Amino acid sequence: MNKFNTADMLGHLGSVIASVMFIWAIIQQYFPYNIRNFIEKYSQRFLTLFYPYIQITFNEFTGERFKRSEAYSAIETYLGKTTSTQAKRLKADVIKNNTQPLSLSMDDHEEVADEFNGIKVYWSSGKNILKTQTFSFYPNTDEKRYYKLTFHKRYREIILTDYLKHVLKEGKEIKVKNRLRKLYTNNGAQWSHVVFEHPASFQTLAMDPVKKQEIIDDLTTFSNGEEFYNRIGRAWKRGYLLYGPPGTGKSTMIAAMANFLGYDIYDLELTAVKDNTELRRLLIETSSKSIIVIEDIDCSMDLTGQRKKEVKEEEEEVTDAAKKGVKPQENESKTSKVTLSGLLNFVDGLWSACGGDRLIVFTTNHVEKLDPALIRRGRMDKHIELSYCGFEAFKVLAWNYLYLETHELFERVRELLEETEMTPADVAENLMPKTSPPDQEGCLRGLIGALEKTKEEAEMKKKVEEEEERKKDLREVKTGEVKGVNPVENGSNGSV
Ligand SMILES: Nc1ncnc2c1ncn2[C@@H]1O[C@H](COP(=O)(O)OP(=O)(O)OP(=O)(O)O)[C@@H](O)[C@H]1O
Ligand SMILES: [Mg+2]
Repeated sequence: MNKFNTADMLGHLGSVIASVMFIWAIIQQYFPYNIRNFIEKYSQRFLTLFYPYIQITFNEFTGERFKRSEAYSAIETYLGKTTSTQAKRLKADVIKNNTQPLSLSMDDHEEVADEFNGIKVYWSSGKNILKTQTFSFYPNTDEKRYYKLTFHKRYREIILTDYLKHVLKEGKEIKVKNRLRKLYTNNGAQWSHVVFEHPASFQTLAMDPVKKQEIIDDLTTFSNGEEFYNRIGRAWKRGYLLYGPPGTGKSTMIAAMANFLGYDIYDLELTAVKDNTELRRLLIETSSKSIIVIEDIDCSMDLTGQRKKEVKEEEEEVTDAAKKGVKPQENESKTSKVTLSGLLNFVDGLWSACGGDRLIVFTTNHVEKLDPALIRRGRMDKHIELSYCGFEAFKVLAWNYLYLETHELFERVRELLEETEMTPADVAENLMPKTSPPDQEGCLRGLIGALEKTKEEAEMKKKVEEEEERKKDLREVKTGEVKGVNPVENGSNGSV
């Protein structure tokens, strides 16, 4: 994109305007009103013949005095990249972001060019200084900044629709990516937040690369899917269920998802929510472009078959206690009264679609304990199993921790990982360098030792379990004989 040079054009325009103004002065002096009006109207039309460009101004403040125009700030962000390569005078501001430390924008009276589908357009920045100087706590608002877009009138249609839509959309997206993201947690019915600065990324996440790419593609499709979701008449949200043993990277994956999409995280502590109404209120308060997380959903009361039983037992205990005359407060259940149906409403109730895209992520160590209604497709659209460390996942960790792409000991690690189960968290712990620079071989040998030990322990455990099983069978057969039951009829071969 070339820098736009308007000097020549302005020179010609200047002389045309000067001549017109001179003639206009004579007309005003000597011609009656009707004729003046007629000449004014047609001279304007005549002038536009010489000036084939259209200009649109986007003011920084429109309507409400202290509210910055959304379009202005989206344009500012959109032009950031072009500005940094084209403009000679820039304004910089610090943004606390891992990926980009500074936000750059055009200084006043700068000009840059942009291209859209082969059409060239020109953006300039400027400011109007108000003449009336009154005392104000906001002195900056006396300077009214604006961006001006100039383009040829033959492109009017496409610029006014497609190009402006593209600028605003892209600007908003970059803004979301660059903003300081937040991690919210609920204290009862109130959200409080801290700055979210987890360094996890999909690049550093150890898992099968094919599965990882599938998740990245799914997230990308979701986050770009506003029009699609509108067209098919579905709320713009998606549910993820992450399940697997402790230390396999479920929480790490949520952080990587948030960093990848540039979303905020709402970490919902379900047991601190009093009831369904409170839960609904919390959801309504979440902003768009966010991930709502409920960790260890199986540990949240009243959601699984198991838990329901416990609650029933608790209720029975309370009734017993009442019979015995014990005060109710002493036995009062401290658990949350959020119910499964409350949670289902939370996930796919009508109001969960209010205002923009949201990801809902549940994590659990025991997927089999969850109520099928909670995790059926449509509610939890994607079920992702995070499991024990495979060789591909190990390779990611070896690179993260030891900068190792390959090594002669890798083959032994591969064999052991196929024969034994170790979580990525444990593999990572064994690969953690103890010296600087890291003793790569030493760390690998350490890991191999740990894997061999785990394998041995697993084999021992299996043997003990088999022995127990055998003893149990033996006991059952003996009891059967004592009771006079025919062992053959009882399913045993009777050889003992
Ligand atoms: N797949 C992985 N890739 C990279 N690091 C991992 C992975 N899994 C675990 N880790 C490391 O192990 C630590 C624990 O992982 P994480 O908290 O994500 O596990 P989790 O599955 O959420 O466990 P839990 O079920 O106990 O909550 C993390 O700090 C991370 O460094
Ligand atoms: Mg976790």
